[in-house]
Amino acid sequence: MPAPVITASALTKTYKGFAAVDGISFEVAPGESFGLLGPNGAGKSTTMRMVGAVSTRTSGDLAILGLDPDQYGPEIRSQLGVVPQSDNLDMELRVRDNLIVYGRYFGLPRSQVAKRADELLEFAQLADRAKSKVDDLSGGMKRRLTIARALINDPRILLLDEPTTGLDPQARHILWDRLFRLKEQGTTLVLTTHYMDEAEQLCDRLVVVDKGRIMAEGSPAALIREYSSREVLEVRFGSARNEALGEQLAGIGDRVEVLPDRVLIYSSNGEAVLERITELGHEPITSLVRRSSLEDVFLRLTGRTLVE
Ligand SMILES: Nc1ncnc2c1ncn2[C@@H]1O[C@H](COP(=O)(O)OP(=O)(O)OP(=O)(O)O)[C@@H](O)[C@H]1O
Repeated sequence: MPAPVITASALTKTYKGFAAVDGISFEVAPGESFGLLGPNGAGKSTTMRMVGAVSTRTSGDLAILGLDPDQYGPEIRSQLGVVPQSDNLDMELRVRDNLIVYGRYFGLPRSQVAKRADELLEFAQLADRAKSKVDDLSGGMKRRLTIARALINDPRILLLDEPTTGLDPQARHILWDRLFRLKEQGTTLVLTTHYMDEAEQLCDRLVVVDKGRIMAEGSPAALIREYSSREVLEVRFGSARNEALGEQLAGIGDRVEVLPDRVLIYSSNGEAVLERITELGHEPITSLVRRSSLEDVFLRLTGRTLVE
């Protein structure tokens, strides 16, 4: 087994006595795509800032590329690429110049930076926008430029905090495709997200975090197997009836979850459960059978949905 590139052990960060990150432990292997999945306020960004060696921990142990960030911050930061939650591109500069200036900041020689900037513009599908003003780019393009910029120093680990928040579906898919490519090239990715589809698509392994703690860990498929049934039937009986009917249906399937707007029934066969409900004389307004997802894992572990 190659040595992990990140090791966190009982990692904690408190703000005036409030534990934003509350004793979490995890390891990331080289080349792995590792995720922190959790709702807003779970402590994901706080964890990322500690891993990025820009925020100190309150207690616990942390090693990035074998180094303690408390002692080796600059050495660690020079080997990381960081994509923060909101783009912090230089609006005054044109697209290509954003990469050039950043590369120079890392101390790369001028000719090398120019070559690398052009490669990265190709990679980010922004070559034809090299001379555009950053302000004129769409949200998805800005994100891709931020990722390109984070790659200028050829980092050993790329940290991405909520990489597709605020983007439309098409822009998200373009961005995921770029991240897949990085994954295929062996870049270690560490990302936070509150989107279960993003975690399922991109992460080899992830931790589910809530209120500063790790609730579960595994590959998306293994987590779904462990914490959910194969299928979910989603039915809506109307907001006034969901709760009462949810209670009546409690014994049906493997498990029933009542949400304000719908009832979820977990089983190995959603269609069969739907037939049974109809036989019992309950006609839902809408019904949908789908495979279990990480959203269901989160609901099972916390009693809440990921995006509220
Ligand atoms: N500098 C700070 N001072 C006080 N409290 C903070 C500070 N930074 C974060 N917190 C609190 O710590 C908790 C975790 O915040 P964090 O930003 O890490 O969550 P998150 O999972 O990344 O969510 P989001 O996606 O909304 O950023 C929140 O309750 C937040 O209010």
